[in-house]
Amino acid sequence: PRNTDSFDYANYHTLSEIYSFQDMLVAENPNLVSKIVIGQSYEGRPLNVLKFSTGGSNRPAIWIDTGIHSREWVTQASGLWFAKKIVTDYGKDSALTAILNNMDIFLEIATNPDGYYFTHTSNRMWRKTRKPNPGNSCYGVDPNRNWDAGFGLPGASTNPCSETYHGPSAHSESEVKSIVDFVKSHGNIKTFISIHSYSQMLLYPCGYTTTPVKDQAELHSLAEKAITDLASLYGTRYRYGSIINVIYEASGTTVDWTYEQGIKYSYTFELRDTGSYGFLLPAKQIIPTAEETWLALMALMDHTYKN
Ligand SMILES: O=C(NO)N[C@@H](Cc1ccccc1)C(=O)O
Ligand SMILES: [Zn+2]
Repeated sequence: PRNTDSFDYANYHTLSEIYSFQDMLVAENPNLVSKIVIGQSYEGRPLNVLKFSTGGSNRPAIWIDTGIHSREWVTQASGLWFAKKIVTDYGKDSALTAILNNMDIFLEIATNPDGYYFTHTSNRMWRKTRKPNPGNSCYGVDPNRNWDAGFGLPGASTNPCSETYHGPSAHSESEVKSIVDFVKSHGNIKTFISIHSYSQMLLYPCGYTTTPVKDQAELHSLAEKAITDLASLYGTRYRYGSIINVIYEASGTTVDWTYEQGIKYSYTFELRDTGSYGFLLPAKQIIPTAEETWLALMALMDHTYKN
């Protein structure tokens, strides 16, 4: 595609197409979008983050990541659509314009590029990173079990061959450590949203304990508002609540770590569907999924901006 207007948002794309989209979007919107490389993957690919900013310095910020689990293709596809939506709506939609006049948005679309490349070339169902495990024939660590929050507790596996292997130590994966370092160096992130598929859920901490977080009441009511807005478009129904209550026990997860860093509005989405297609969601559902999810994201971002 010659530009981000002719880009085909209704189809799944290769890693190189995602990278070229990012560069096109920056080139087309130099006063709004820039690209930050926060590190590199195990296999040496750049970890690209799109920064949407209208000025200031180190403004309060919102982080969104997609594709940390490489097989969850509708999430990276939605991330591409979100990126275009932001540049399209700025200056037109009053809520988004107010948010961007006061806050920055960071969007990491290919958060596990090695895994994503592998799903295109070798194994469509690959989930983890692609780092070899010494002394073991099985590759990869689950990047949603590698964070230093309840690391190694029940809800992750010690077996390198497991899909939920937590890795040799917290933050052992460069794809995770790069985000950790970015969050710590930025120091002003107010909202952290990590997007997965599938199950149709909006989840908040914690995953490794049933003890409610101190902000549980606010996170719960905001989640309810977000999924209500989401359902208003196509009637898609989401469940919501804490990770351990709604889905299952999981330790070392992204949003447990971000919440414990003091980022109050820490959420994980599980996008469409509920199992009919699962990770193999048909491409024609990409845009409807992205559109409805955007309504929930706007609810979360608007609340952040106003609080
Ligand atoms: O991978 C998937 N689907 O995305 N399931 C998630 C469920 C989840 C999400 C967020 C926090 C903890 C657990 C997983 O990592 O097991
Ligand atoms: Zn996932």
